[in-house]
Amino acid sequence: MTQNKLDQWLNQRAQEPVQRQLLVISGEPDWAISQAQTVLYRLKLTCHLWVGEGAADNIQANQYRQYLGREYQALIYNAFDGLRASALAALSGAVLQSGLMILLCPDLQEWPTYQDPQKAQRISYGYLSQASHSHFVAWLIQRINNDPAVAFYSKEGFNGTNVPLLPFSEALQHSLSKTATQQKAVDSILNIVSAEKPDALVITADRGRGKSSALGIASAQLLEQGKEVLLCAPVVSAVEQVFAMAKTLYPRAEESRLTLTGAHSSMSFQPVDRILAEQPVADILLVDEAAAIPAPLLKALCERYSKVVLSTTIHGYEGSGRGFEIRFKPYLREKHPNHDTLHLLQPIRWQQGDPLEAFWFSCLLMTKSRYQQVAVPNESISYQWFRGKELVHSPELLHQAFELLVNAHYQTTPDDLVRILDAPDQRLYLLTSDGNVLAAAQINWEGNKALDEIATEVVKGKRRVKGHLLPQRLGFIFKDAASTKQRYWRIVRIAVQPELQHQGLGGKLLRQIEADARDLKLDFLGSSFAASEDMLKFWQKAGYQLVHLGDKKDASSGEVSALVLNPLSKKAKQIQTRLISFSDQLS
Ligand SMILES: CC(=O)SCCNC(=O)CCNC(=O)[C@H](O)C(C)(C)COP(=O)(O)OP(=O)(O)OC[C@H]1O[C@@H](n2cnc3c(N)ncnc32)[C@H](O)[C@@H]1OP(=O)(O)O
Repeated sequence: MTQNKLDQWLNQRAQEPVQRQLLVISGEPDWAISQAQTVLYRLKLTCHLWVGEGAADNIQANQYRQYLGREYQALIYNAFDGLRASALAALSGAVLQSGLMILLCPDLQEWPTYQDPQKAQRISYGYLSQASHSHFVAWLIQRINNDPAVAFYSKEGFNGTNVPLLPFSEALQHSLSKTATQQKAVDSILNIVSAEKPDALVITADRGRGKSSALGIASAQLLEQGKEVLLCAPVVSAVEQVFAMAKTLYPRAEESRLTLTGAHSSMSFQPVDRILAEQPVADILLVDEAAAIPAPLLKALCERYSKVVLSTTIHGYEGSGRGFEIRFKPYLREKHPNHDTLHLLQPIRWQQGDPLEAFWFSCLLMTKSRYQQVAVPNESISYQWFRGKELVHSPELLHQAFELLVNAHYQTTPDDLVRILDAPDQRLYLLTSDGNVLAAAQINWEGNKALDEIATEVVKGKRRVKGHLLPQRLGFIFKDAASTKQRYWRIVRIAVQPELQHQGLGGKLLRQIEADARDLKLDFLGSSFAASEDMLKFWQKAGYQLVHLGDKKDASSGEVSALVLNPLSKKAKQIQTRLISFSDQLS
């Protein structure tokens, strides 16, 4: 019977290609691998990428960045080798229209406690306990069970899909064809260069909307016209696709590392700090992933270049990226009142409402939450903290909190969602009002017995244990083994809804956290972050003292890292005084 249903489903898919879909194959590893091979064979999906064990030319999940921008009829992800959320999200975008993503996993009952090799490694670091139950896996299973478009296959049965999938239209087959808005983006970029006046364009888009390709297509045409294109982004990997597209369309260009040179033109990548220091001449500056660059640096870039395109990825279908809007838009309105804004909505390689994209966007909380902007009277605010197991049962709060962290801290990735849900030493603190998350802070417990035993080696830089940043950095910087042996809470991230900032909510949340930390008799509260003047003021006002400033500027933030501490015990106060006097001697 099961076999019949699977056969039927395979025959249907083989006869009439439909939208992209997730197929979950759950059971013993060898059985799941062999079933996936049968599906590939029956559907003639020869162009596929296999992640984890199961094929001769397989890749490992942590290599996923190398495969971005490539296209496959099928992606097979073997979760028996471990789950990497960022790889799942990114690689699902490599599946072509009408293709399949196949997820191989243990029996659903056993999956949350299944010890894959990555989990075993984290247990050996002391970072996870033996009996670790993955709340992220529990969350993923909930989604698999509740999404009618997911096909599920185990020895007990096969369930195709409970929703009709749209046949895939021929018109969408050309991955290099442009959508109307993408064409508009290309035209607008070219217009900016040919215009006489200074001009700016803001492009926002979700993943898979062809934003990077639009920048690449425009760059190729500008190279053809003999123009100088300057490209920057917070990280080099963000512009690989821009280069790849420009090179495809303008193959006559000579390529050396991060520079394409035409007959009388060039397109080159430079980090933000270098552009600001050297101010290379260019006809246009393209800033990709602009939301990840701090507003003061973006302003400095816009001051120096009169023709600028700021493009940024937003997570979710609409509406997010508000942090960027709120921080930067007022400046842009003043400086470039005629600037244009374009939002690329239509996916390039698949149809709007694609079931595979919808599944991962929803599972990894990359959609817009139901947060409603509220004017907050003080008395209606409540304060709660959660561990992973509670968050799985409070999906709306988790969604809002994660959305807030993603918007405020651009580098927040789907892997952070897994950390929030699974790391046993994390807490998520929230200020809420009427079911709306106003502020969130991610806390990590740091310093434990294992670290006490190796403190002298940590101080010498010979040992490091994952997950204990503060005690190890302090011990190493100040050659102070006692500081490595204390118990800390590190505030990994804190964020307040953009429209509610500067109303005391961030300070309020820190005070609540401090009260709990005192109850638990911890020694220190602390944090490490990019040291802008504003940010230091915020921490100092909350009672934290700057104990160390890094000496290397981060290329994207343009700031050095700061380490702040708030001593809670008598012993901690003495240690902090010692660290600060040592710091004074050094400076
Ligand atoms: C480890 C980390 O996560 S560091 C990164 C922190 N997070 C972010 O950068 C995300 C974006 N920013 C935010 O979410 C918020 O602005 C936070 C979390 C930094 C601060 O929360 P807020 O609620 O805005 O701060 P709050 O109103 O409690 O400010 C308290 C004091 O800090 C200082 N302060 C806070 N923000 C600023 C600022 N941008 N400039 C100068 N001073 C500031 C002020 O002294 C303020 O007191 P005042 O209002 O009496 O002048």
